[in-house]
Amino acid sequence: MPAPAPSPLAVTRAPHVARQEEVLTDEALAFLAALHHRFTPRRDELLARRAERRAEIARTGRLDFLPGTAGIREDPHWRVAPAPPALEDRRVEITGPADDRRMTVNALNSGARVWLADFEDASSPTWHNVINGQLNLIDAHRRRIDFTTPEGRTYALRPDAELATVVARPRGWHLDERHLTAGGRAVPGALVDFGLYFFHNARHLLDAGKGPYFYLPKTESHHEARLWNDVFLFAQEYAGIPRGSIRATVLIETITAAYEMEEILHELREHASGLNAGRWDYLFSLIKNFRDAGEDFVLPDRNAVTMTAPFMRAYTELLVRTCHKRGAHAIGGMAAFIPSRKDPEVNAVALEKVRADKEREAGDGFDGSWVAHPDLVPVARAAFDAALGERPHQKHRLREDVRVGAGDLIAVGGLDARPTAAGLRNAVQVALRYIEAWLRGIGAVAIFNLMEDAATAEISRSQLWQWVRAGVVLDTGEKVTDALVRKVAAEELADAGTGADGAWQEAHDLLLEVALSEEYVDFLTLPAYERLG
Ligand SMILES: CC(=O)SCCNC(=O)CCNC(=O)[C@H](O)C(C)(C)COP(=O)(O)OP(=O)(O)OC[C@H]1O[C@@H](n2cnc3c(N)ncnc32)[C@H](O)[C@@H]1OP(=O)(O)O
Ligand SMILES: O=CC(=O)O
Ligand SMILES: [Mg+2]
Repeated sequence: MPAPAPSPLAVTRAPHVARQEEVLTDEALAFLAALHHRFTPRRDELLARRAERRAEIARTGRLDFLPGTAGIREDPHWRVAPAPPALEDRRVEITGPADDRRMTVNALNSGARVWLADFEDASSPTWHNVINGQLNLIDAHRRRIDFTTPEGRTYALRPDAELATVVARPRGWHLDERHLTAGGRAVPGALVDFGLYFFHNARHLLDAGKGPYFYLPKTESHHEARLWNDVFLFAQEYAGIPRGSIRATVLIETITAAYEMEEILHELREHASGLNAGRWDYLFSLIKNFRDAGEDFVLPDRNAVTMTAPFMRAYTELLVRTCHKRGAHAIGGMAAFIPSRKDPEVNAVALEKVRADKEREAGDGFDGSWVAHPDLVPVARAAFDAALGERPHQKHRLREDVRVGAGDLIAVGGLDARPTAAGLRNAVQVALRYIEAWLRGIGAVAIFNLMEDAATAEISRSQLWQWVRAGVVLDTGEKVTDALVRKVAAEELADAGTGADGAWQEAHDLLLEVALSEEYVDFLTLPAYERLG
């Protein structure tokens, strides 16, 4: 029997965005419909599987490497495909929301080797941002993005300098794009972001000697990596471009994925170009999965959990070892310190903290790392230049000395710090301010000189949830209760001052919903998306 034709996609209750017709062509929508038709049912099954696995963790309180895939881990022979020239040297990668036209130009000009063009943690997925992100990328690849602001400031791609290679990061599998539907069902945001970027740019990029490159976020298992691989195979065939043209770097940013790094690379081996240590979502995932596993799993204040904590070190070192064993790049994560062009003291602290972070990563064998701001590019580059020298990476460092057992990744107890009253207030402040910005369509913000995005906000609200449930006693002797969180949130709402209008009230209400609900909410962005204009 011939396969049923996919239902056409409808643009549903979407505010008109200038030039959206250039993105939502009939051909592009037909491609998205085909992706949706083939892959959304599997996406749904995999989301259900996540819930089952989490229930298992709640029941057993543990995680382990998978017995059924030991053969993949023990087979010394397989490798991922060699990196394409544009992804051979990734010593500095800058990240930022794809929807901001100024940042697009600044990131491409920044001197970083890669720009992670973000539809994920740094993006609030308003329809406006979804479309403008795609338009910016289409325009940037065709070098027609230059513009002058109404104030007379010109943004132009450097004519003779090498621009950063674009690696686009679609939304995670959990989020839908409600403005694109088929038969009344929303299309997964991941397929929309991937599909539109691929459709409009893949061939153009290949003609220019590059390719459609992606970062894959919030993957929880190798089954999810297999889904992506099948999406890639389908997309390449649909577009008539060679297998393996797509390259994907997978963020190892969930605790479950940390136990499946080899399997994830194996699933994607034709398309894989690396793994990234996404530390913020990783911490979020750790808290989420072990939220009710007892006192040993209660983390102290977010700022007290650093990358040198033994369980974080186990995670990053295992990542380097795994990548290099399989010929993949190991890319480091984001230090949250943001430099300031106005405050020299803040700037000096940020540069120093980031320098230490990048030197540690380079010393551990990472091949490159992320920065959140153009002023941090030279800092990260210096750290990796020192480790890499003339080489484009350091994959020769196999790190066979690294030994990480299943228990090491979740040995979170024993940190020499405990939750504090200041930490609780900080969690409320950060989550409140971030949610307020997100609801206005801003997905990354500097708060108290730190970069905050969806991943870091998830940590803040999850810690509140966990501390209340665990009845944590703070350094002040005060017990964390529902009432205490409400009191601090009310104070912080009042402190938003003139801003304490409807938007702040909405952010406050949503914060309490995700921090105090009886049932833990899987992602803050799910209820937030319901409220997004
Ligand atoms: C957990 C994770 O997933 S981490 C990855 C996701 N997070 C991110 O990508 C965050 C990226 N960073 C940012 O969005 C920004 O740096 C922020 C929001 C934290 C701070 O931004 P700002 O307050 O605008 O910083 P600041 O005022 O110092 O910016 C100075 C200039 O640098 C530019 N700039 C700042 N960050 C970036 C960036 N990441 N990419 C490109 N340009 C940037 C600004 O556009 C500005 O340019 P202009 O002078 O032409 O206007
Ligand atoms: O996406 C990166 C992270 O740290 O989360
Ligand atoms: Mg993340």
